[in-house]
Amino acid sequence: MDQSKEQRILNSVSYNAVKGDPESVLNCIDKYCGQYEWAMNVGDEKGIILDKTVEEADPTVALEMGTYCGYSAIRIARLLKPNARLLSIEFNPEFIPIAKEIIEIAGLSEKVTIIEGHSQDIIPQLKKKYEVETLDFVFLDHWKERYAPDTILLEECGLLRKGSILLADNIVYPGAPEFIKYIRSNSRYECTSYPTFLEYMKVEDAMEKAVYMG
Ligand SMILES: CNc1ncnc2c1ncn2[C@@H]1O[C@H](/C=C/CNC(=O)c2cc(-c3ccc(F)cc3)cc(O)c2O)[C@@H](O)[C@H]1O
Ligand SMILES: [Mg+2]
Repeated sequence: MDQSKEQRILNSVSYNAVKGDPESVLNCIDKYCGQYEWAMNVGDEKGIILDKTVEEADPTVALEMGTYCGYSAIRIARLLKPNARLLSIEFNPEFIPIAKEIIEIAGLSEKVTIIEGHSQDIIPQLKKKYEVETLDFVFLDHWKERYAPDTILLEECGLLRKGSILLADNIVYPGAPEFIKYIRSNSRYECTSYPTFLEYMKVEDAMEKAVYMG
C-alpha cells in the first residue's frame, strides 16, 4: 500500500525540518506543498493573516477545527504565551498521528491537544471534559458547511465571551456562504473580510474575522 500525500508531507518534514524549530517546519511544508503536492494547509500567505489575528487575540485558550496535518496548529501554537493552549479537533484517524508527529517535530506538543472526533460532538464537551471556560480565539478550517452550525453551537454552549475572536478560512474558495450570511447579519458579531489568495495558488480567497460582542 503506497503512502498517502499526508504521509509524504510528514516524511519531508522529518527529513528536512530542524527539530524544535516551528518556522522550519512551516517552511518545509510550504515548500513541499508549493512545489510537489498541493495540500489544504492554510499556507504562508493566509498564514500571515492568521498570525496577526492570533497576536491580536493573544489567547489563553484557542480552538481550531480541522487539524489536518497540523500546519495551522503550529502557526497558532508558536505564538501562544506560556501556559496558553490550543485545542484542535480532527475526525479523520489517518491524519491524527501525522499531525501529532509534525507538531512534535516543531516542539509544540506541550501546547497543542488534538481531540479526535466530530466538532459537533466535541464542542458540547469542551467545558466539562476539557476544562474550558470560554474560548479567546477560534480558527475555522474544517468542512465549510459546518462553519455556521458550529459557530451557533459554540454560542449555545456558552463558549464565547465578549471579545472572543473567530477567524474563518476559505470564505471565497471553496466558500462558506451560509456562514457569511449568518455572521454578517448577526449584530452580535463585528465582521472584517481579508481578501487574499488560496494556499499555493493564484486563485482568490478570503478570510473572515468575527469578533463576538456578547
Ligand atoms: C464537521 N466536523 C469536523 N470535525 C472534525 N474534523 C473535521 C470536521 N470536518 C472536517 N474535518 C477535518 O478537517 C479537515 C478538512 C478541512 C476541509 N477543508 C477544505 O475542504 C479546504 C479545501 C480547499 C480547496 C481549495 C481548492 C480546491 F481546488 C480544493 C480544495 C482549501 C482549503 O483551505 C480547505 O480548508 C480534514 O482534516 C478533515 O478530516
Ligand atoms: Mg482552509
